[in-house]
Amino acid sequence: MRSTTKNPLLKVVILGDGGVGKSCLMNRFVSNQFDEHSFHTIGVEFLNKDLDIEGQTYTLQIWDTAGQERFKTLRTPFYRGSDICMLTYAIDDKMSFKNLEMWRKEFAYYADLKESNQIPFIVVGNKSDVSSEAREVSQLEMETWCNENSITSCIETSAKSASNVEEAFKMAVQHWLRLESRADINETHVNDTVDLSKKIGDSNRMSCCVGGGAAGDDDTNN
Ligand SMILES: Nc1nc2c(ncn2[C@@H]2O[C@H](COP(=O)(O)OP(=O)(O)OP(=O)(O)O)[C@@H](O)[C@H]2O)c(=O)[nH]1
Repeated sequence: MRSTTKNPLLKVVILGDGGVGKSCLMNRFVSNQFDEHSFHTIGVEFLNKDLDIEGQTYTLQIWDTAGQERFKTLRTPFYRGSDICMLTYAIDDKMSFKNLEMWRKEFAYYADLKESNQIPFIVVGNKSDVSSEAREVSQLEMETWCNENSITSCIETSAKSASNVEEAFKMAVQHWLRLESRADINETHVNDTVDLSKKIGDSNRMSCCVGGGAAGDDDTNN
């Protein structure tokens, strides 16, 4: 995290296969617009957006990356220094869901993560507006994969209908805050030898949200 003159600045990277809707998610969140004919991203693009959480304003610097394999060398240099990673798939594209593992590994390698839980990973299943016939990944599959991979935040969104998009970014920042507070407590433990072996807060709780409901704020979707 860096600090602008006013607000804490968080670098958020959106990853996932080409065509899952990364650019549309960013544009929906930042400008509340949706482009039915969005072009493939080449390399990376970023936009800033302020987000208020519990009385504090955070400036999110959102990096939209190119999902196509041929742009790998253009996107990977931008992973370092990230505070949050959003792993995105489209619920009507099974292969994009299967590729989440590849995306996580690519990010961890190029961001040079020392531990897998060093920063929050958020799983985002986009295009939740598609018909049930078109759906190829169930909510249960998403939650199961997250459980198996120790990812505690997942959400289904639609950039098209604006469902859960702001909630996804809120969920990401809330997850980041939980990790930060845990890091602070651990630091206290190291410095002051305070016994904090008891369970800390809810940092390991699953926080999932699907469909059109609100997410994250009250953790009622666990
Ligand atoms: N139905 C539906 N279509 C969407 C949604 N989000 C994006 N799309 C469509 O999916 C296509 C790809 O969207 P993009 O945002 O360009 O996808 P991307 O992941 O950024 O793709 P790359 O730049 O190639 O990595 C476009 O035709 C969008 O209109 C959504 O929530 N629902």
